Amino acid sequence: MSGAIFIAGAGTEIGKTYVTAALTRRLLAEDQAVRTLKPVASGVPPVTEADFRFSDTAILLEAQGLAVSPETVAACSPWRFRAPLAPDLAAAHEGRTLALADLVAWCRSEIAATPPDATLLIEGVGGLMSPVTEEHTGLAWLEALALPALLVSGSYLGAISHALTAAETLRSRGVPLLGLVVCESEGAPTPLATVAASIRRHVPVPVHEIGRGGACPNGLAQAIRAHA
Ligand SMILES: Nc1ncnc2c1ncn2[C@@H]1O[C@H](COP(=O)(O)OP(=O)(O)OP(=O)(O)O)[C@@H](O)[C@H]1O
Ligand SMILES: C[C@H](N)[C@H](N)CCCCCC(=O)O
Ligand SMILES: [Mg+2]
Repeated sequence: MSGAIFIAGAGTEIGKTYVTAALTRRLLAEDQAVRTLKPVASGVPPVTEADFRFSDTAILLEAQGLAVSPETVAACSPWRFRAPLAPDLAAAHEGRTLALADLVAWCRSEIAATPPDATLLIEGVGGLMSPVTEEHTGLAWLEALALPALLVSGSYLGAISHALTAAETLRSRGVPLLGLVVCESEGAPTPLATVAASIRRHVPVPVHEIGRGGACPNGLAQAIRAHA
């Protein structure tokens, strides 16, 4: 079995990349082979622009200790769009389209090329059911890959329902859920531990926590290594 895991979000801009980068750094520090992909990325300027360094792709390449180059960028994020919108809309802004079959085929090829003892982390785009193409959401992409998911949520007011709704969606569609990661949201009115404890009461899987500026928690690293 490949150690490939899909990093899904209960929403957008809630910490998927932050968690994925922290997890990547931790696994590398423990000499666990890991490769991290962000196949579809929107809100991404051209590699030549200074702001590229703030993109998911740049952050994930840095976490892997990889330099930013046209080659490493293309290998991490082959579908990049400038508009900070859902990929179908961002693509349309550039007169482009994205086909789910192409995305799935590329991901399957990367999964197949991953050594059996290595971990492959694939970050989705936006929230779990954010549109990826005009016809399909990220859930269809995840189902087509038949990978287990790690679900990232925030801790903002409303995050509990968003997390439980995404978890229930994954359960109802038979997508294995390795765990949740509650990533502390800036200015959240409720302590991270309180939000995580509340979510924990409603899901049958581990719920990990990462505070603001926090590193990957031990339990999360252990859970991911166990899947490799
Ligand atoms: N625990 C945290 N500590 C500090 N900053 C954080 C934390 N979690 C998220 N952030 C910051 O919040 C912003 C959004 O996080 P991030 O980019 O990881 O979200 P995302 O879910 O990957 O978004 P997208 O849907 O665009 O991929 C980033 O600037 C990130 O650095
Ligand atoms: C720009 C943002 N950070 C993401 N890259 C794309 C988020 C798309 C969200 C679509 C939606 O679910 O409303
Ligand atoms: Mg991201």
